[in-house]
Amino acid sequence: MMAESDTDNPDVRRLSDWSEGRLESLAQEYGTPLYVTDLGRVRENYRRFSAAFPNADVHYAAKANTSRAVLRTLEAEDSSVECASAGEAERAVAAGFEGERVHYTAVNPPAEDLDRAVELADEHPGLTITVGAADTIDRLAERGYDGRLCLRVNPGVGAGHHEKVRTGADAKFGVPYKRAAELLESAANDFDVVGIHAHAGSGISGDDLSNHRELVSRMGELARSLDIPLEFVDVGGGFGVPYRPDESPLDLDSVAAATRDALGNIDATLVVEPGRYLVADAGVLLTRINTVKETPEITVLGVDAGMTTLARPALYDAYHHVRNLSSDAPEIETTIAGPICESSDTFGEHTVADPERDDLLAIGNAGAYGYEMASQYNSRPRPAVVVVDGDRSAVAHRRETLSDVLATEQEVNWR
Ligand SMILES: Cc1ncc(COP(=O)(O)O)c(C=O)c1O
Ligand SMILES: N[C@@H](CCCC[NH3+])C(=O)O
Repeated sequence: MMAESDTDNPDVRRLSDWSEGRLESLAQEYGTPLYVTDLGRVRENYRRFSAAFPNADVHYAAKANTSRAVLRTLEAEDSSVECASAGEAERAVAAGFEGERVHYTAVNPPAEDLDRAVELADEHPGLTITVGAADTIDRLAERGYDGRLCLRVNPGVGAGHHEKVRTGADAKFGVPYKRAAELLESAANDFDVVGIHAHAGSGISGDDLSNHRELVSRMGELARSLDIPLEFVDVGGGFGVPYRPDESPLDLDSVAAATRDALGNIDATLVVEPGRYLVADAGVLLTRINTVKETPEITVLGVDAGMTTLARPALYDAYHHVRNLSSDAPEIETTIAGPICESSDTFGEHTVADPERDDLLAIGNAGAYGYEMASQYNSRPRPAVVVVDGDRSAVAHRRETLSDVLATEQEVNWR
């Protein structure tokens, strides 16, 4: 392990905390581009997080990373799981989560998705369905569902690292705060109403906590105003992690204390839904340089990963730290670009140690919303994912081939 300034801070794992030799040999063995997920780090993150929220239930937001190995790791830690689709809920039960620990929270669920969620609730007693619209309540009743129901509320305050991930004040998500009490009380006639839910957005930093506090306080107020007893009040996830080397990790204890203070006294269990916090720094993306091009403006590094491998920089201008594992020579200014025919296919500008063709680069904090958001655009097969735990390593997702890309294509025989 290499040293870095705050390498002894357990709240953060920097790119330089990964063993270079280990990453080199994984790239040799499995090829690139390659996602590496350290299950031991997922475990550490979960333990630290749940210790900071001792009386709360932690529901892992599976959308951040649905690899079965990750889900199994968190299941074994006693986490519950928040699932954005029936597919995620299927993955959760396949990984061993019992119904009581599965929360289905799909937004505007398509008919087949809702059908499957209702079946899953039947097959796995205790599963909770969260709805964010009166229509979804009606659609559940039409399907004969009368089980555990949670209402997603639009708290009117959002937070997060980019406008595209601030859900809390976006009308798409949840029922308007002012309509929530009335809807809950009428739903209680036909369903087992167990909770209320809200989520501010994703990637909330220490400077951005006031909206999270406001959301929590509104949810506390709503819970106290209801005549129906609630099992839980879910205040969502969104806990950010440092992506830049000079950023500090969240002070979880003060976030937890602020959350409890803002919630006030309620006769229900607090639920928190971290996704990114548990998995982001447990993952790196390995990619090889195939082109080093000097231009009058800057040195361009062409690599074998692109926006189809890791979409966050193209989608949100997100920064991911990059390190050349093949060189310790002095650093130069570069721009790193993938193989996709789009100007947005870039990982941005980075200082990289004397880059040469075939050097191996590691891209940090790739464990959350990395492989999950990969695509096959430009007919590029998705990369492989390898999980490590101590000395062990195994393929969690094999590398796709062109046959996988073509697998759904049908001949259209029009003349
Ligand atoms: C309902 C819900 N809960 C939890 C999360 C987890 O967010 P994060 O990965 O930022 O913790 C999300 C995603 O933003 C979400 O939509
Ligand atoms: N995909 C986003 C997070 C959105 C979370 C889902 N509501 C990101 O990579 O930052």
